[in-house]
Amino acid sequence: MGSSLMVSSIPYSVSASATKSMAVSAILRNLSTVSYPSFSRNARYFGVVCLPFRTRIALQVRSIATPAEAVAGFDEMAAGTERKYYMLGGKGGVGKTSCAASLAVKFANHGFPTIVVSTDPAHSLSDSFAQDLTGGTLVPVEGLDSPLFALEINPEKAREEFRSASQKNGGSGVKDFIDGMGLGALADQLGDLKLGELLDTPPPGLDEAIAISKVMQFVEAPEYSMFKRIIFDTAPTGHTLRLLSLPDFLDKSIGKIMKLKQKIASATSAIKSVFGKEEVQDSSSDKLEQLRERMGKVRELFRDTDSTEFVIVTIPTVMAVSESSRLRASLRKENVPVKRLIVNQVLPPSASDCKFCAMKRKDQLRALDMIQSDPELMGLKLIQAPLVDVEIRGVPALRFMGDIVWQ
Ligand SMILES: Nc1ncnc2c1ncn2[C@@H]1O[C@H](COP(=O)(O)OP(=O)(O)OP(=O)(O)O)[C@@H](O)[C@H]1O
Repeated sequence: MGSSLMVSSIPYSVSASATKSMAVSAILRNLSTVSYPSFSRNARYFGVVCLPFRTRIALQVRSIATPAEAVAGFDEMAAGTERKYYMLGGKGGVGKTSCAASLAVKFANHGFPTIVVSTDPAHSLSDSFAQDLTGGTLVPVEGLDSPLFALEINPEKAREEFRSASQKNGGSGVKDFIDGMGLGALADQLGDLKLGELLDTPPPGLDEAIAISKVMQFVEAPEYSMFKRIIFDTAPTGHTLRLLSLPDFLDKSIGKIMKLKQKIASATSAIKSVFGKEEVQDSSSDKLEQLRERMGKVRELFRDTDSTEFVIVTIPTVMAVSESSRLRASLRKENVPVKRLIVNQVLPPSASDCKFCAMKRKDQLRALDMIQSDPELMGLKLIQAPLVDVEIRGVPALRFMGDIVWQ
């Protein structure tokens, strides 16, 4: 049974001070029946914030109830059986992975076969699920009844392979590498044009190209059609923006390559002998068209309001909120749909005399106010998630977090 069911039985109108202890003890009574082994032990403490974990959760549930009621919540995300994509992004360290993983667990628990993909070069999905998910292939997440698979794309390794391939073998090595990424048609074109020889250092955006090629596999491959919810735990903001603009970039590049190819048509036989290929021109032109189409699909996917949503994750600090505002502006420019803003690690009001907590909370409230008046962020559905006093790690903890965040 999920904790959200129980906490929702507490009246939201409980006033801040007088009835606080009543409300809290009522919530604690309810929460005490939840069996999350790592959370239901004795009250735990977070540094100088001397509030028991459950008390702080309970207070936060009350404080987030009003905005959550005003917005379409998890029900909307879980509506329909057609495939939906969720990308979670934001500044480094704000809790993107925790939120993405908790959403994946929640979807899986609601019966949706789900994949969670990390496109962050510094992966933390394995840490979050407390399971080794490395290797660059789909790995089943343990501890769930419904299928949940995770995939950590390893762009660092791929970049190294790219570099050594291009150094060792010239254009053909690069071609093989790109071929292995599922970008065969582009590889043909690069091979034909010997552009690979020019690329002795990896081009900017290669990480994102690898991520994109995986997206393309999901979009097209029949073996992935059973997966109805695909969640991307994206890299911090800068990478994400490059990822989003890459399909456009490649589309333009392919256009240029095609034009160039027509110009060098007379040299085709020489290129054929270099690569040992027959009918390079005809088949590769078809393939190039296919690739162009796929890129178009990826571009549309990112902008499709029916199937895709980018969720911005932030924390209540001025710096993080400012970055989130810029991210939202960039996403708007790219026409990527954004509806929700998660403000993670929010401190509840402190019931103790802790000066540090009071100052920190005041600071956070200032940042929360900033969101309300920020033209880019004010229209988004605001979800506040509490700072908890244990690390969010493993499926039970992620389920717990998911029940708080994704209501
Ligand atoms: N609400 C929370 N309460 C307490 N700890 C949290 C909370 N959210 C996240 N954390 C912790 O903060 C750390 C960073 O979280 P996470 O890895 O999810 O962030 P991230 O944005 O994905 O980071 P990165 O940009 O480095 O990938 C983790 O140790 C996680 O357990």
